[in-house]
Amino acid sequence: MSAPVDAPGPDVRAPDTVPLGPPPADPPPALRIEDYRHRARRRLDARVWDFVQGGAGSERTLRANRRAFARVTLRPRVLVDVAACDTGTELLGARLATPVGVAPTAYHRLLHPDGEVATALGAGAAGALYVVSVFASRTLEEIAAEATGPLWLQLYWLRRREILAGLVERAAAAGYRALVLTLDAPQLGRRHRDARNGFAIPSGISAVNLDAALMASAHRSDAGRSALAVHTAEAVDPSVTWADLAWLRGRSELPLVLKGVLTAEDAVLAVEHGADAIVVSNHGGRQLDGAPASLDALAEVVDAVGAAGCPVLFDGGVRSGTDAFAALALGARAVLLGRPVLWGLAADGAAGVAGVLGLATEELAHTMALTGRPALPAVDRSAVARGAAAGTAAGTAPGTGL
Ligand SMILES: Cc1cc2nc3c(=O)[nH]c(=O)nc-3n(C[C@H](O)[C@H](O)[C@H](O)COP(=O)(O)O)c2cc1C
Ligand SMILES: O=C(O)C(=O)c1ccccc1
Repeated sequence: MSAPVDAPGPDVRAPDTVPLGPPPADPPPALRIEDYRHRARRRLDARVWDFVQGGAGSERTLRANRRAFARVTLRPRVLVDVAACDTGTELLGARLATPVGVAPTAYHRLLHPDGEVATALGAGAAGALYVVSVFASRTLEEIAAEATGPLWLQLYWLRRREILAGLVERAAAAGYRALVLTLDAPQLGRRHRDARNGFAIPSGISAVNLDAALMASAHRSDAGRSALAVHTAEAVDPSVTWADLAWLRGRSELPLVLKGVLTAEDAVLAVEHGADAIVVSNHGGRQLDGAPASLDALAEVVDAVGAAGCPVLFDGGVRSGTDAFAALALGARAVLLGRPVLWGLAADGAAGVAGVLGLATEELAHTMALTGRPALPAVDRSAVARGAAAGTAAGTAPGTGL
């Protein structure tokens, strides 16, 4: 069919006057994980925002986590068949569509009324692993009943061992597939934002899997003091040592994952004490200020335990699929997202969580294609180089965000 003679020809107007079609839907689709951060910030109370975003002390380790990614450049290979890039992987017997999972974070009802149930639905939709915090604000059973993907349960070593033992039993009964013991928080980090805000957990929200009596201190707001620091000091036993791990191992058949390892020495001890996997993590810069960036500790840990066949997971500062790719190339078998999942949850509930995990996975698959590494085993150290900070490639400017 020929065009009518008076039909407009090719549009030669200046580019900024070319009609762009209908305006984007409101809100426009998120193009990057950062978009969820902006949306979350607009929706959240400033004290909750500070709780989520904050780090310990001068927040130097928090900043270091992001800066370490800026020093990584990617080494693309060409003329590789990348028609199909497979982000699938297997971890402790579970098949995962993506190596990007959900890090354990406390009190999701601070961010969305459905709390951890929404997180589980979002993770399941993305085919991702979800590590549920022992400080979850929905019960382990409620979360498991709605989940469509694999769940692991994160534990702190509670002073009340009978409560810890009960949680371990409940986790197995509800279908959780591994226990993750967090080792880097014998005390809570000194989080100045929370202290300044007198941050406390609002009365309608609680860590429902713990003894109710433990919540009294978490709800008590005092100027100049973080209620969470008081609450964790009451709940968590700071005297545990490697020798105690046998007690936990003896209570459960579930694989045991140790989270918060940053040195080769501790990684070797972890394997000697029967760890089934390790998470290299500095707790998102919320614990020891001055600890290395997680990414800078990763190769050391992988070198120490990789030969023993112990899978190493990673968290801290991952904000894109490119970051995930860098950590995988340095030897991580999976990466976990902490704050970004909370941004997604606050912005749009389960859909936001699925959106964040989906974006990271899409970007990862894209990076695999453009680096000529169509499957995860090919994402190895030859895929990265590390040197001086590569401009602002890792994103947010210091001090403005994460
Ligand atoms: C708000 C918040 C709560 C957290 N709660 C826990 C927790 O209950 N247990 C735990 O092991 N780690 C907890 N973490 C640490 C995360 O599991 C993870 O190590 C960290 O967030 C990863 O860094 P990222 O936020 O830069 O991705 C928490 C982190 C945040 C931001
Ligand atoms: O682990 C954390 O970082 C954290 O913020 C937290 C919150 C509540 C209870 C325990 C830890």
